[in-house]
Amino acid sequence: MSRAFILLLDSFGLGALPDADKYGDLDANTFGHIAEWAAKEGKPMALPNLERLGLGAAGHKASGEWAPGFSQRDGFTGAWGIAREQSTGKDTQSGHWEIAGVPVLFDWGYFPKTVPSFPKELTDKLQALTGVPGWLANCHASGTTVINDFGDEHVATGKPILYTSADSVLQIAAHEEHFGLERLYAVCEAAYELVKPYNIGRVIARPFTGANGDYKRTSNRHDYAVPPVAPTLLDHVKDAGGDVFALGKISDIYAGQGVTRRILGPDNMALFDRLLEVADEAGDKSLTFVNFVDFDMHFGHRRDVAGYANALHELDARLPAFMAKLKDGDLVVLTADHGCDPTAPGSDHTREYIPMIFFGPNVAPQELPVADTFSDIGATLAKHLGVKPLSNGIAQL
Ligand SMILES: O=P(O)(O)O[C@H]1O[C@H](CO)[C@@H](O)[C@H]1O
Ligand SMILES: [Mn+2]
Ligand SMILES: [Mn+2]
Repeated sequence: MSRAFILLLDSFGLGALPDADKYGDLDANTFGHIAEWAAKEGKPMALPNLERLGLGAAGHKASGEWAPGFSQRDGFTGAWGIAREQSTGKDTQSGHWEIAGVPVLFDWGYFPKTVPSFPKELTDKLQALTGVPGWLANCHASGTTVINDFGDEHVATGKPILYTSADSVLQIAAHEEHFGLERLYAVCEAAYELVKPYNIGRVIARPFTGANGDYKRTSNRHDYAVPPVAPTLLDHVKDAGGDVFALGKISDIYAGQGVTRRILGPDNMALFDRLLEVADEAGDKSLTFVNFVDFDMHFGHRRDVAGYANALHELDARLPAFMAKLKDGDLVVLTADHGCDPTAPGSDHTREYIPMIFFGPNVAPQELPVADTFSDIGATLAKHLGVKPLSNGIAQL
C-alpha cells in the first residue's frame, strides 16, 4: 500500500531566490523574518515538530541564516531540502502547477499598476453583458482595504468593486445582500470568458457583508481559474485509479482537473480536521493535497506578522496527530507555493525558495540537494505511488 500527502502552507517561503531582484524581492524571507520578529518581541518561535523534520536546516540552506529560535543542527527525522521555482511568476497557480509537474513557462497577462488598471474595452464589454451600472476602484489594491474604501459607494450605487494585484487576477468584490451572491458569481463567469484574450490566470469573486464603512469578506469566495495546460500529478493519480482528495483551495487551483473529491473548510484548523479524517479513509494509490490558505490570505497579504507566527504555532502543534495516523508506505511532503513575507513592503507575494520536506514511516532522514524545480516534489510522489512519471522534475527519493 502506498499513499501520498501534500501539506502546502500557502506562501511559506524560506528566503529569496537567486532571481528575486527581478521581482523586487531581494530581501524577502517569509520564515526567517517572522522568526526574527518573534525573537525581537521576546517570544521566540518554537515549532518543535517542524524543526525536528528539518525546517530550521532548510531555512538555513535557503537563506544562509539560522532562524532565531531554531537550535537543532542534526538528528533530523525528515528528508529535508528546498526547491527553486522554474515558472516565471510568483503566483499560486504557477507554484501549484509546477509542484504537480507543469511549470508555467509562458507569461501570464497582468493588469498595470495604473488607475484605471483594466482596459476600457474589457470593462465596457463586461458592463454591457451584465447590466451593472459601472465600476468602482479599478486599480491594484489589497482586498480587505478596498471593500472598506468603496463599500459605502458600492451599496449606494450598485457598482461592483473591481481590483487586481501583482498576480494574474481580476477580482470582483460585491455585497452579498445588496448586490447578491449569485449575481456576483454570474458577473465573474462573464468576466472569466472576457479575460481569456488577456491571458489572465483567475477571476475571483470576493463577496462581503457589513454596513457603514465596516465591511468583512465572507467565506463564499469563488475562483474561476484557467485549467492546467498539461496533465498534472493529479491527473496521473486519477488515471491510475487512485483517489485525489483536494482540500481547501486545491480543486479551484487546478480547475477541478484530476480531482476526485473536493473538501472545503473555513480555516486552517478546520482543514486540518478534514485532513485527519481523510488520513483514516484514503486508500492505496491515493493523493491527499491540502492547501492551508490562511497563511497567505489572512497574514501574508495583510502583512500581519504576529498572526502568521501564531498560525505556524497552531499547525505545528497539530502535526503529531497527523503523524500518528500515518501507515507503512505513506509519504508526506510539507511545502509551499511562493513566499509572502509579512515584513516586506506592499501586500504582494515574494519570489522565494519553498520547503521540500518529506517524511513518513519509511523515509530515511537526509539532506536533499537543492531542487531546480518545484516539480521534483510531484516527481517524487509519482514515483512513490507508481503512477505515470511527470514530464518535468526528477524524483528526490
Ligand atoms: O488582497 P486580496 O484580495 O486578499 O488578494 C490576494 O489574493 C489574490 C489571490 O490569491 C492575490 O492575487 C492577492 O491579490
Ligand atoms: Mn498561494
Ligand atoms: Mn496570495
